[in-house]
Amino acid sequence: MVRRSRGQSTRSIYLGLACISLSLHLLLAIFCFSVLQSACVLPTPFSPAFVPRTDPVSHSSSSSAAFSSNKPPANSQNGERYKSNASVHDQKWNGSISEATEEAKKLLGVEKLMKKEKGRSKLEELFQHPLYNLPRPELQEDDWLLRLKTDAEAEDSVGEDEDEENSITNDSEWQSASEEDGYDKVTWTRDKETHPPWLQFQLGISRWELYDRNNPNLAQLTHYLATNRILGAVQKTGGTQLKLLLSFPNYGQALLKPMRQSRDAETDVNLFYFSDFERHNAEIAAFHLDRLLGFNRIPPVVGRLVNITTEIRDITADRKLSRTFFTSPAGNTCFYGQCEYYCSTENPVCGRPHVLEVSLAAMLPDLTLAPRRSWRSPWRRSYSRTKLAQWEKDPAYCDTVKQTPPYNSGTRLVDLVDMAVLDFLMSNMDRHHYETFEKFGNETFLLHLDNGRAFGRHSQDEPSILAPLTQCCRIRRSTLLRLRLLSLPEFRLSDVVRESLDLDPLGAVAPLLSEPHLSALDRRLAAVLRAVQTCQEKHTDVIYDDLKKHGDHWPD
Ligand SMILES: Nc1ncnc2c1ncn2[C@@H]1O[C@H](COP(=O)(O)OP(=O)(O)OP(=O)(O)O)[C@@H](O)[C@H]1O
Ligand SMILES: [Mn+2]
Repeated sequence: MVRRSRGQSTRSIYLGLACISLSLHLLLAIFCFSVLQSACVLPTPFSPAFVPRTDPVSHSSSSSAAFSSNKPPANSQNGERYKSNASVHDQKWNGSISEATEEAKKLLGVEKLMKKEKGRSKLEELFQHPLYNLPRPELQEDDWLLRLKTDAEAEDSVGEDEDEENSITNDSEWQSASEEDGYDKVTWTRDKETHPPWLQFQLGISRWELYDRNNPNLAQLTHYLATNRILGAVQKTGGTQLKLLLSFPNYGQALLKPMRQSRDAETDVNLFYFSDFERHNAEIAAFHLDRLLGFNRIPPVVGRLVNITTEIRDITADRKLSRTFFTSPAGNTCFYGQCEYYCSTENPVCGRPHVLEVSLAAMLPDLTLAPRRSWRSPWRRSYSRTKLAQWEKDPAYCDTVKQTPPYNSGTRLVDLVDMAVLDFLMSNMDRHHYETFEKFGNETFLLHLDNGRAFGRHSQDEPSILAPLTQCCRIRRSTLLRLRLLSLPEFRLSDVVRESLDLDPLGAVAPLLSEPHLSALDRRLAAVLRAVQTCQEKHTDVIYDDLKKHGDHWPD
C-alpha cells in the first residue's frame, strides 16, 4: 500500500518535473524567438551593418544614405520601417523555431547589430550634442559663395557674363554642352530640387563652412560620386603628384587620387615629409575627421573602385595620359601619367588586374566663378633636407605672426590653430599653403585642401605640427570643448572615426584606417589637450571665446 502510494507520488513528481521542464523550454523558445525577431527587424538604411559587405560599389547607396543620418534611430520614419519589417517577419516565421534559428543564423551581421543596439551609435549621439548643433548666424545674401541669377539678370547678361561674378546663369550655359555625347539633358530650373547634387553642394557653400552637415544633399553627393558613370578623365594640373579630373554625365566633376601603396604601409623612416607618396585613404579619412571635429572645411571625399582599363584608359581624351598606360609583367593594367613626383615607369599606378581603389573629392566651383586666394602658411616647413624654417628656430615666433595681418585681427589665428589640430591628429606635415574664397575677404573659414600626405605613420607623433597652438597658446573654445568631448569614452574619437569610415564604400574592402592609426588618434588627442593645459598654466588668455554669443552655460 505504502509502496504503491510512494510509486504514485514518484510518478507525479516526475510528471511535475516534466511539466516544469516543458514550460521552461517553451519560455526559452518564446524568449529566443522574440530576440531573434528583433535582431532581424532592427536594420535600417542608417545602419552600415545592414549592408552586405561583399559588394562595395553597389552598397554605396545605402551607405551614403547613412552618411547624412544625424537623427536618432527612434525617429518616426524608422518606427514605420520597424512596423512593416516586423509584419513581414511574422509571416515568414510561422514555421518551427529551429527554422527561425537557421534563418537568423543566415542573416549577416546579427551579432554586430545586437552589439550596436546595446551600445547605440556613438556617431549619431555625437552629432546630437549641443556642441555640434550651435545656433548659426542668419546668413545674409553676401554670405553665400554663389547665387543663381534672377530671370531679369539672366536676360540682361546674355553675352556680358563678366559683369556678374559669383552668379550662375542657370541652364542656358549648360544647354550647348548637353548636346555633346554622353551628357545628360539639362532639366534644371531655378528650383533647388531640380539641381544635381554637385550643384547643390556648390550653391550651399557659405562664408563659414563648405557644407551643412545636416543637409541630405551630402549623402546624395557622395552616392553620386561613388556610383555615377565616368564620362571623361584627364590629368589635373597644379600640385606635384598624379591626380585626375573626372567628368560625369550630369556635368559634375571629381578630383581622383589613386591608391599607390598598400593602405597599411607606414611611411619609410628615411623619407622626408615632402617625398612621401600621397594616400587615397588619407584623403577620405581627413574628410571624415574634419567633419567629426565640427569644421566642415574639406570638400566631401568618397572612396570608389574604378576599372582603370574601361573607365579611364578607354575613355580618356588626354593623349599625354593615355600614352603612359601599359600592361605589367603580372598582367595588370598600369599607368603613371605626367607630374613632378613619382610619374615614371618605376612608380606605376596598377589595377588588379584592372580594378583600382581611388578617392574622389567633390570639386569646388570653377575659379572663374569663385576665385580663391592661396596663403602661404606661417608655419610652413622648409621643404629642404638641410634648412630649418624660422618658426623652428625662434620660440617667440608667434609674437611676430600675431602682429602681422591678417593674423592680428578676426579669427585667422585660431583658424590656423584649428588646422594645426586637424593636421597633428592625422600627422600631416605637408600644409604649406591654405586657401580661402576671395569673395569673403578675411572673414571666412580656411579650406583644408590636399590631405594626401596624412596618416603616413601611426607609431610616431610629430609634435612640431602643433607649433601654432604651443607657440601662440590660443584656441577656440568650441574647438577645445569638442576635443574634450571626443576624449570621453562615450564619444571616443577612434570609435566615431571608425564608425564614420565604415560608411564609406571602400570600408567594405578593408578598414580605411587600421586599428593602430585609430588608436594614434586617441593618443594624439590626449597630447593636444595636454598642450592646452600647459598653455593655461602659463597664460590667462588661451581661450578665444567664440561661444559667448551662444550664452554662458558652457564649462571651462
Ligand atoms: N576639391 C577640389 N576642388 C577644386 N580644386 C581643388 C580641390 N582639391 C584641390 N584642388 C586644387 O588643386 C590643387 C592641387 O591639388 P592637391 O594640392 O591635392 O595636389 P598635390 O599634387 O597634392 O599638390 P602639392 O604637390 O602642392 O601637395 C590645389 O592646390 C587646389 O587648388
Ligand atoms: Mn599634396
